[in-house]
Amino acid sequence: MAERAAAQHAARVLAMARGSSAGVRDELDATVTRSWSRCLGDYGLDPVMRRDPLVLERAQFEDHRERVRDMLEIAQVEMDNLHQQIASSGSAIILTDAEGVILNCVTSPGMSRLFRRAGLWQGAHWDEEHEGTNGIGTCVIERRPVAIHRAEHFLSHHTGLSCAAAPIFAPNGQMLGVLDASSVNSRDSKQSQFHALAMATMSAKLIENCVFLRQFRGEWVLRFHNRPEFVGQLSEGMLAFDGAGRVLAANQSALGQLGLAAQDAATARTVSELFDVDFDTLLGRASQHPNTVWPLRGRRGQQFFAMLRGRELPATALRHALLQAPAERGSTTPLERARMDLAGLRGRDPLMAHNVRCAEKVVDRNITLLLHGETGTGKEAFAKAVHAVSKRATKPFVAVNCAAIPESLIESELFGYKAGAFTGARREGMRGKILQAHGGTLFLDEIGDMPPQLQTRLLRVLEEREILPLGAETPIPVDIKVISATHRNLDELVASGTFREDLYYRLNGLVLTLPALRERADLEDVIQRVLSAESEGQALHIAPEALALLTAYPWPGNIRQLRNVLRTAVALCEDGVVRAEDLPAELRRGPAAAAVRPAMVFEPAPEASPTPPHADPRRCLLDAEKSALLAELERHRWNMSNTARDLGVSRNTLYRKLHKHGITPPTLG
Ligand SMILES: Nc1ncnc2c1ncn2[C@@H]1O[C@H](COP(=O)(O)OP(=O)(O)OP(=O)(O)O)[C@@H](O)[C@H]1O
Repeated sequence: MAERAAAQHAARVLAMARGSSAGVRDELDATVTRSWSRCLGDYGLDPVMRRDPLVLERAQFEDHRERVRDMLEIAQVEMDNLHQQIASSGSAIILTDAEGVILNCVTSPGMSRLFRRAGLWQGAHWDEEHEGTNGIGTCVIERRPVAIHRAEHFLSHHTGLSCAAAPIFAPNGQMLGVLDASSVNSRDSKQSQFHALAMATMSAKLIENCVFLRQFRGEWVLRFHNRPEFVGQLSEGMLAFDGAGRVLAANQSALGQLGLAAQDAATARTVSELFDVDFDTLLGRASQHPNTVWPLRGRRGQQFFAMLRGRELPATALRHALLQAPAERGSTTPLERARMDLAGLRGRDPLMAHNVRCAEKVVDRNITLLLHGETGTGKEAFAKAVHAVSKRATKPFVAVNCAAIPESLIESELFGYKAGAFTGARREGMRGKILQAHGGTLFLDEIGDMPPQLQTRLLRVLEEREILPLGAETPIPVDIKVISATHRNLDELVASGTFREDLYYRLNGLVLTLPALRERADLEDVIQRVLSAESEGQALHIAPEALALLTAYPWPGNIRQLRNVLRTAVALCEDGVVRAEDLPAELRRGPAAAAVRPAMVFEPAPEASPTPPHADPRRCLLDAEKSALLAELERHRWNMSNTARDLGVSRNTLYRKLHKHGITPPTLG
């Protein structure tokens, strides 16, 4: 069946190439026919050929990442956002460099294996020459957004893929990389890809603008547009100047608006050659009207509106939002760090209080900790806080995300290798993460994604307290505390044979579940805490209608998503007040769903308010009920009679509710 489809696909490709079937050519767009011709003529590919995916060795992969480190860091937040926006379509969000090497990949829980199997994973090379027509490789050649849908792929075995890819350019006009949204076995029409393409293009532009601002953070940057409301938005023009007012770089929009053909045309010009002001006047205006958009005329009489970003980097929220947009991991601000100790994480949520109490009890004991929780609930932050209060605090905390490292690289990443262990290995060998964590804490995130053969090796390290790097003959003793985390159900993985039972028992010394943000009894406190961390000491307030939207939203991305939303809101807000219009449309569309977060909801209200976006109303009600129950139980120190009395229900009803939510009284409380 599959062979027949592959043969039909090949016949179609060849018909197009021979020009014998005008029909085939007509139904494809020119981007695809050009690419197919390249595949046949330039690369000598055969549509039915099957080759192993080309995956870079660890050291090469690191080299590729290092070359575009800024873009990678900036893109992480945007990739998470984009993924949340189109996650329902089962897409992966992929970032490659300009050679088509996948450097980062964000997928939904449970989807990663599917994408790995399709070869869409970190370290894989998706240039046209190797993989034929595909979103990434074809975008690299075309240097513009492209959507390649199913049978438009050249190689038959890629015809289940659907890709929407947009290029990211450096300030000097060179291509930096490609942002791609891909799905596997999508049954949707090509039309549906246009939505993904539009989103990927916008995100790529945003990343591009952030890269520009970061690269020229020590210079003046004029941000302008012919409509005032577009200054600070995706389509704004950006010009970087040195201290003498000479243009250092211009983005595509600036070139277009100023009518300059190429990047070269803008460089080495001065402010006064482009606008009807000299540089000093421009600086004067900027200092008189800081953070304000003022009118400006181009040399050819065009009307613009502009804002100047200063050279010295003030610790403004905008800088934080646009310039720093850092990779989440290890990027806490000083203010945040101060609040990220265990006491700070506890907040006023009963489940978190329980978690912190339990964690404190095992902190310096030889007990492994397993953290459950949805993505972004703060598992890594919790693990860091546990490390920080432990006797190991002065030793390293090393985090490894097992889902983010290609399967082929996890082994060397974790266990390290001896010099010359394999082709492509670094000459001096590599100390793996386990050895780097010696004396300290090893945080294994997404442990459920650890490949089976490595589970065995990890188990041996934990049991024998020694490690054998690849290519080494003598084991090295190692002393680590292991904290692992997952959002997957490890019981199910064990039952299905995907996860080793003995390793599971080794890791789950103490199991804690971090509550989803929407379940937290102290949601408002968390919002205020994240706001103050994001506003870096500025006194900001949240208007009541904005607070209502923030508390009603179901936060699928939890605290990480909240941080991103508030970071942008802080950058956009005026007069020190975050208002509803500073929040993303997705939140604003949501009604003030007060009915889903009452102090106490015991039966689903039939006439509940309209649903927040993406929320299953029944789930929200159940979550609210669970969180309220936990709050009351904690308040009454788990005394059932007192809790039932205060809630006005019988003890039997209370027990029924506990059973329904799987709540069991703490054994370590
Ligand atoms: N209690 C808190 N207060 C403020 N910010 C927090 C808190 N907990 C976590 N964060 C922030 O939320 C973001 C997500 O946290 P973290 O990376 O620890 O989540 P995670 O559960 O490990 O996510 P993932 O499962 O995706 O790896 C980080 O930016 C972190 O700094």
